[in-house]
Amino acid sequence: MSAGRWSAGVIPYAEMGYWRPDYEPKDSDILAAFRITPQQGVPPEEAGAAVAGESSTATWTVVWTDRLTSYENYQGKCYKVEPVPGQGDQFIAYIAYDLDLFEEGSIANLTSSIIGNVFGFKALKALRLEDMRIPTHYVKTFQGPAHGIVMEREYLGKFGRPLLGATVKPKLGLSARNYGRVVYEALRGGLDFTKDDENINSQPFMRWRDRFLYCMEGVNRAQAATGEVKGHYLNVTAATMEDMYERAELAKELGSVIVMIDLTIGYTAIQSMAKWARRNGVILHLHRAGHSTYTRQKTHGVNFRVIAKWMRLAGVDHIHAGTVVGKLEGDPNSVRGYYDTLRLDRVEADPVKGLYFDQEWASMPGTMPVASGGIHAGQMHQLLHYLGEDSILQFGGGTIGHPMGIAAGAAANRVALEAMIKARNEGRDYLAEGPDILRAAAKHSRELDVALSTWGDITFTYESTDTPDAAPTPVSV
Ligand SMILES: O=C(COP(=O)(O)O)[C@H](O)[C@H](O)COP(=O)(O)O
Ligand SMILES: [Mg+2]
Repeated sequence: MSAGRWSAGVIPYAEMGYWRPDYEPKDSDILAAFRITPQQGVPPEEAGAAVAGESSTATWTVVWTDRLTSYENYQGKCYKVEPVPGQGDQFIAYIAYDLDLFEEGSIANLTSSIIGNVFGFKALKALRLEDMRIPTHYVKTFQGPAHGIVMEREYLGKFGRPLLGATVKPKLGLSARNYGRVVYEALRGGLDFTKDDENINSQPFMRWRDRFLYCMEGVNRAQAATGEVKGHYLNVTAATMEDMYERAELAKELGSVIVMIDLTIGYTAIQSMAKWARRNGVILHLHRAGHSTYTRQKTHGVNFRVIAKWMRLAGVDHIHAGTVVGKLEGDPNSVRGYYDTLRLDRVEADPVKGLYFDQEWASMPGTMPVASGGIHAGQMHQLLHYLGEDSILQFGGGTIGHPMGIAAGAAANRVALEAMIKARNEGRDYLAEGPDILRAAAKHSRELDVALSTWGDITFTYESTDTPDAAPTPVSV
């Protein structure tokens, strides 16, 4: 037992005031739920207090300068620690932070506290940020999506169905002209969007300017052929902000409705691009390249639902958020939680979906979730059921790998989608009847028929790594 709060030396964080079981969070507090795995012998309350301390005002020893501040206001407060059922060494620590600790409208500032030094803390074996409650006081200091779901649909003139897209494949190596051909074929065949892959920037085999020119030629020709608005996500990701602005300016000049960035550019660059996108009337697509390095493991890192929240605040119009049925990680309950976080104005806490807090968005526009990665036309009923209408379904291999060609791959996806929307609008149980609905539509579409016989049986049935604690037994899809 120490001699008191102001004795020199090392005092447990809990005694320094970072463990406050009596504390009632204020409406304006930022709240965080951390999954903590303390080292042997460290009591969970002390571990929670240490996280609160290290992510707010504390250091490892008493500093007299604390007394020159209203430290009680600035201290992070761990107000609850709960054991994770069935996981002896894991606890959820709830921490409240006063709004004054954070700079308005800055994801960089927010994250330097919340996921700063604290993740390297020796007293913890592992630490994971599971969720955050961003108070409306703080939400209102961010721009939010440059346009949002409603405005995007109005710009594009496309309503009542998910949008369809495809990533150009192979990821790397095509020349600009061949690349532009893929864009044209996929768009004229029935897709709304094509996209650059995350790692296409400006390589020796295809410099960015050439790619932009040939892609926009493809977009313009497809618009003329179909009478629909079409887009290609031109990836403007580059080494510097100046390069990104230069690329985005050319995309706009060429008439592109959309540009793309990767999560790897960093939070500040993302916020800058979101401001550029709103100023210039260009939709902003975000690929979450790299996120799985820190979002996938259940005990350490940052849950993707938190990244989704930060990206809505930061101001992207689109974000990759999982497919449930595709080739990449995505538990159905968790994915539903991400989609709610991105689209709804009010999201209620729901342990089954992994949502720890109610979240009010105060009319901030929604971000369109993008489902991409190993999906095909034969899964259309599941995609519509799990992901809903305000989503973008992207079939890269599932368009470009079609045996009859790229335009046929696109047509198969469009026919499958239209058939499923029609069935839904007629009130049919399209999830249960999905395979029949697709087979019936394929009678009138050779493209869909061939797609179903090529990929109809392809599934990626693996157990998810990241599932909410309260979810019922994970379903295999
Ligand atoms: O290249 C692809 C998909 O290609 P394909 O459609 O051929 O599988 C995307 O980079 C992934 O979807 C990213 O994953 P996520 O969307 O989960 O972030
Ligand atoms: Mg990719």
